[in-house]
Amino acid sequence: MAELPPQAEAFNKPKVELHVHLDGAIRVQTILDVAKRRGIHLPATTVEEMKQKIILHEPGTLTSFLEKFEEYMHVIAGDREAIKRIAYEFVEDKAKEGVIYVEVRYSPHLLANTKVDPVPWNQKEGDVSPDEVVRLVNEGLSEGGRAFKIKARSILCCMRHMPNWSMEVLELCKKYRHDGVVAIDLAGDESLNCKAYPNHRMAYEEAVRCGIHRTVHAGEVGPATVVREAVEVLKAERVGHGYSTLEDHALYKQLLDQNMHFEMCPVSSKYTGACNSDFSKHPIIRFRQDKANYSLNTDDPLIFNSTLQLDYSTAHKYMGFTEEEFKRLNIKSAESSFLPEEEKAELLDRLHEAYELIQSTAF
Ligand SMILES: O=c1[nH]cnc2c1ncn2[C@@H]1O[C@H](CO)[C@@H](O)[C@H]1O
Repeated sequence: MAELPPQAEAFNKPKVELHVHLDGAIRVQTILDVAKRRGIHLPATTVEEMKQKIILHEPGTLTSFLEKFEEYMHVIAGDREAIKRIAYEFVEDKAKEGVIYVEVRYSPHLLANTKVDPVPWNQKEGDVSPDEVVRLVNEGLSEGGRAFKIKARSILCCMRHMPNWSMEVLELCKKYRHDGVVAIDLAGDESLNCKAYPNHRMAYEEAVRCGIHRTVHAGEVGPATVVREAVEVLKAERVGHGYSTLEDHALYKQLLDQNMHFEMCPVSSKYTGACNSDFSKHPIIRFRQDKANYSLNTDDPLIFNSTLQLDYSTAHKYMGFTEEEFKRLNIKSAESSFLPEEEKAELLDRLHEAYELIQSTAF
């Protein structure tokens, strides 16, 4: 495999990112600034110290990873200026990484402090509802999109351990479907409860009925049965992670045949303990060999101290990814995006042009 010169990007061309959590992609400086303004005490005062608290240094478990959000979510949640700011800065960071289209996800409930039961992060009840969170994030994303000339859309997350929020999430997806929100997701700890609660199921059935796009975190640390449930019961159109699909050969073949999109996050999968930390044995290699439909994504770059470049260079260095494969997977990502058809076609045109590919090139 060709070695890259130091500092060189593995793929220095326009990219599409489909799986990244807004609340896992906040700048550390912003957390410090907002804490100072709000008079919230943090156990660290410098970016470096705060990073040490937040970053996962060793591969762990999904559960221990999810606990990291407790270090800082109380700083941002319930604060209008902070919520809008993280969305705006997120777009700037993605533009710098060469991303031209991104779908960013978050739980409106986890950033609210009223009309949410229970109020998260031990916050006092305030006046920022999940609905207002969505409006604030939309503002930040669209202002950022205009300023940095990229397109950012959002996906609203249901949380596995909070089934009573799911119908509200679906209602928000419906309300804002023409204002930046493109899909519903189910996130959280699939290792604690694998079966989707009836409320999640009801929300997803309603999403199907209303034509709301659907993705589901499945087969990240859970078994292939969670992936099967995601596609068969929740009617997911994309699978978040999905590594364990490989354990069920029939399911894997079926999903390959269906052109199912898998949102893969290599660096994340090491630190959450989802996959063997030896990247040369990573399930993505099999997906690549089989020319599956997948994207490469950061997931939670704040907590993994990572960038999209790191995911690409990891794929290049340890998994044998070539420039041609990077192009192919970005085209697949654009095709599998939740944009309306016309906007999808525009995005595909831009990629074909940037990659110097003829439009009809079939991968
Ligand atoms: O890799 C992941 N797997 C499952 N859930 C996740 C992952 N990363 C983040 N979240 C969860 O999704 C919420 C909304 O963005 C985050 O607050 C976190 O709890």
